[in-house]
Amino acid sequence: MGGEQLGPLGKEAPGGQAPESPLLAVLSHLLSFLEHYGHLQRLQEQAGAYRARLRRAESRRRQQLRSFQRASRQRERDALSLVASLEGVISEQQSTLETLRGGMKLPSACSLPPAPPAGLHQLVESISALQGDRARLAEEIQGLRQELDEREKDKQQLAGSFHLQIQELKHQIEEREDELARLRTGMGVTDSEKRIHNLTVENEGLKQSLGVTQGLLQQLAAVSAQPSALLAKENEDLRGQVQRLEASLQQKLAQLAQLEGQVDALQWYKEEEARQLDERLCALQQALDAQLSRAPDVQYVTQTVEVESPSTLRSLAEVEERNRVLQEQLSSQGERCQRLTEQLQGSEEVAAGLRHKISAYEHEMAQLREQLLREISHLEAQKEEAVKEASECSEQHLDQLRQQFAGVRQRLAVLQPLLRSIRTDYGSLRGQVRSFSDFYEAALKEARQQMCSAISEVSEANRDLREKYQHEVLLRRKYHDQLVELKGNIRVLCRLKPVTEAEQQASEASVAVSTEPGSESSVTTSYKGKERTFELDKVFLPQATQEEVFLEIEPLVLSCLNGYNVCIFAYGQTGSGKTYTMEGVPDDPGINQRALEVLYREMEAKQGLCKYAVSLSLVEIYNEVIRDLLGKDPQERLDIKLNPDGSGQLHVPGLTCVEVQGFREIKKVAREVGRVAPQTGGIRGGRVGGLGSVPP
Ligand SMILES: Nc1ncnc2c1ncn2[C@@H]1O[C@H](COP(=O)(O)OP(=O)(O)OP(=O)(O)O)[C@@H](O)[C@H]1O
Repeated sequence: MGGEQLGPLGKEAPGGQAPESPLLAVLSHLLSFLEHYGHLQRLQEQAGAYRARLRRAESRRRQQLRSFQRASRQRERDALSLVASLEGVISEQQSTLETLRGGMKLPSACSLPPAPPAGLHQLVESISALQGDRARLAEEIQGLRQELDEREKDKQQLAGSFHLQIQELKHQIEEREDELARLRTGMGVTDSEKRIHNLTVENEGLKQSLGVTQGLLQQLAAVSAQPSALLAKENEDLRGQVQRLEASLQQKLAQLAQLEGQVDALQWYKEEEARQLDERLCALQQALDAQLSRAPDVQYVTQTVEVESPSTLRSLAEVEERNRVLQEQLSSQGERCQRLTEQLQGSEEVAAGLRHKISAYEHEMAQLREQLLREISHLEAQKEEAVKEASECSEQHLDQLRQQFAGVRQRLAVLQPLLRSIRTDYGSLRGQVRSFSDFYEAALKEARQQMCSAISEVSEANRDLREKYQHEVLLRRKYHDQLVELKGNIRVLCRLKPVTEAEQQASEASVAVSTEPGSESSVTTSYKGKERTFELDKVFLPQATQEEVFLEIEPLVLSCLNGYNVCIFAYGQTGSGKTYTMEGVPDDPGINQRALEVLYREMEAKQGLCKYAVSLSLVEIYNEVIRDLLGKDPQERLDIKLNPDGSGQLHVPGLTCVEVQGFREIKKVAREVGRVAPQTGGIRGGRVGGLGSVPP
């Protein structure tokens, strides 16, 4: 493809346009992918709607087939009931004829078949009409099957078009993959590789969408194949039923034809019998008329015979007897004729009822036929609608695929300038990478040199700082010594306890201690009217806080870390506030707690410079007796002696001394001892320190 100006399909690409930026190209690819995705979602929705429509059409078709089956079963039942009613009528006629035959004493040779009713021909005609309806139904079913076949063909055509579109998409994807492969082989591992990666991801997305489309197509094929198989099976069942019905109808028709022949023969015999009966009746009537016409002669003869001969009288009696028998026969024949007439009227009524039934059946059949026609027209309308929708759907899909194709072509046209810009970028980047290694090595060398010089400068500055610090430490120690010398090794501070409300309300209460305003170091006592003024290092007024008291002695506490021995203790009468000042209360701690807190804070701050060890001893001095509160036997009495090291310091032989690691451990030990405020205590820092309170 190189520097060609031809697009992917051989058409001229927009070579005159400026190359689009890679970011815009990637964005356009992303947008096109989103379009593809939306299109696929729409396709899936359409497929879902199409499946639902197919299911609805299938259920409607099943309902129609079930109604067809019901109607055909009803017709079969009607035909069977008609045949049964015909057989009943025929049997009735047969019994009637038998009765007639018995009454007339016909010879056995003259036995007649059962006589059919008068509307038999109409029944046969209606059955033949039923047969014609069945034939029409079979034709309709055939037509429906043809429609189904046509629809299946349409579906197959649609599936074929889908396959073609998928093949086209595959072809496009393969082309793009080839192009990507060419891009990969022509470029190295730079930002352009990322773009290629994006294009690959897009191609993967297109492949996935293709897979989804194929799955959709397979689902459509499965959905379309399933109902057609079911319909074919139901059609086969219906065909079998129709064939069975036709066979039974043929049998019934044959039976009817046979019955018709029998009815014709019976009719002929009946007419013949009626004719013979009429002839006999006429002959008997004539004989009777002849006898009646000869009566005067007989009377005359009788009268004459009465006169002339008894033999004549006997013959006359015989004749009269014969005449009476003939008259009885005549009356019985008349009665029989009457009964026959009544039976004939009954048969006509039955025939009228049957005719009525047949007309009702015909009416019902006409309704069924109309219903069938309506259903067929409805089915045709549905079929046309479905075909129209399918064609519209396929056209829309075709349009969308065309649009996609156009989009892909446009993107391919856009990709050409993008590829050229990527190539130029790649060339420039390659040059930059080649020059970068030299530049990097030079910069690294320079940075190393700068770092070495900076480190040497810093170490030099550090050395100066250390020297200055040592100098400062020495100065501080010197100044502290001077301060201690100036202030004195022993400092006496006085804290005035505030007067409580109860003490104020007491009648004998009076102010025993007072201070002079403006003076922080003098206090005046008044006892029995005699006043004495004392000069001290510092006097704390009653409103002085714990913090103010501690701030005054904080430098002394911290001097312990510089190697000085420090001892702080409180002195005063009972209830004067020694414990309050030294230990304090939980919300407002005293000197002990604050001193330990400040000492540990300072030790942590100097952790890198100095190493400190803190040990703890707890001693009670009460009534001139010294007890070791950390010892195994607290009741053991200890002594205070001079230290044998020659330093002139005092020490308590056998006193327990434990090393503690922190402020919490000190608190814990104090809690175990069971003394919240030890009467006497010692904290040993770098040298020796002590904090405590001593009653007078
Ligand atoms: N500066 C102060 N401000 C407020 N209350 C104080 C002050 N000093 C002492 N008290 C209160 O006075 C009471 C007695 O104080 P404390 O127990 O410290 O006296 P003490 O000298 O230790 O007595 P003892 O020698 O009998 O042990 C306590 O209730 C304490 O809270």
